[in-house]
Amino acid sequence: MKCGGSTLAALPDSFFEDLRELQETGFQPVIVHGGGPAISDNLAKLGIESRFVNGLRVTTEEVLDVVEMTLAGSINKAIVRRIQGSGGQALGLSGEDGNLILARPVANSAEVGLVGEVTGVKAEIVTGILSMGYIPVIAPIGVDAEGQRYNINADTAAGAVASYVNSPKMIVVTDVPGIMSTVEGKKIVLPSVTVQDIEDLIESGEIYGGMIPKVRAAMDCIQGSVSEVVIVDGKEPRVLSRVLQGEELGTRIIRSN
Ligand SMILES: Nc1ncnc2c1ncn2[C@@H]1O[C@H](COP(=O)(O)OP(=O)(O)O)[C@@H](O)[C@H]1O
Ligand SMILES: CC(=O)N[C@@H](CCC(=O)OP(=O)(O)O)C(=O)O
Repeated sequence: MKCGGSTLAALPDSFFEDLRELQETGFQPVIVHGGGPAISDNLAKLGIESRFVNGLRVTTEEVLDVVEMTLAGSINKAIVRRIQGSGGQALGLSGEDGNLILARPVANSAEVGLVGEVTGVKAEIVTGILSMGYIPVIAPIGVDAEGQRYNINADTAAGAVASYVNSPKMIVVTDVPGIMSTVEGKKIVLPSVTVQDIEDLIESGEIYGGMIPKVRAAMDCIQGSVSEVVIVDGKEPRVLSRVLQGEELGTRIIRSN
């Protein structure tokens, strides 16, 4: 699952209790988290302005230091503590540890700097942690063969991890109840959308900003082992188990056929 920075602080204790119960009943959850708002706060404290190009943070070495200390440091550990606080077992790491997330510069690196796209994920590290009974909690930082680190959008990193570990499902936990659209003058949450619907919704401007990397990551990963991606609000009670039980909640992104 992907836990968005927009919602991390607002996740209720029941979210982590639900996660523990899932782990106890044999599910093997894997978390990739964001933390964009906290990174921007920490940069602002240092007098560094945040700039984004198409949703990607313009990342210099100086910015990357703050990205790493925020994501792999405080946010990663806060999630681990909350899981442990509810009686679950978690082990936090960044994509740099054990070369877990291998990356290369994105195509528009001239504009955005040290932003990476995923070239590989060492799935055996994830499955190894799961087999020890821990929930892996992964910060979206990648590394290349030369040891250069990259800032990776957390939705993109989560989609890649889901594909490489052959996960059947990805749950995207965010601060809205799903993909919203205006239908017959009313704003509603779309119960399910296909890849073609998504292209149309981006084209019409109904999907914008932070929702774009989510749906793009979803479209990439549902080509492989992941058969559906569900976007949900983390504040919804027992959201994870309800989605896994097949309840119609949030927006399901499904293959076209
Ligand atoms: N069609 C849409 N439906 C719902 N939210 C949307 C839509 N288009 C854009 N958004 C925006 O996407 C945001 C979620 O993305 P983001 O803030 O990056 O969250 P996260 O930190 O969870 O990744 C919502 O708060 C909303 O402002
Ligand atoms: C390249 C890039 O933009 N990386 C993101 C990584 C964190 C993230 O994606 O966090 P959310 O999921 O909370 O948005 C950033 O620096 O903000």
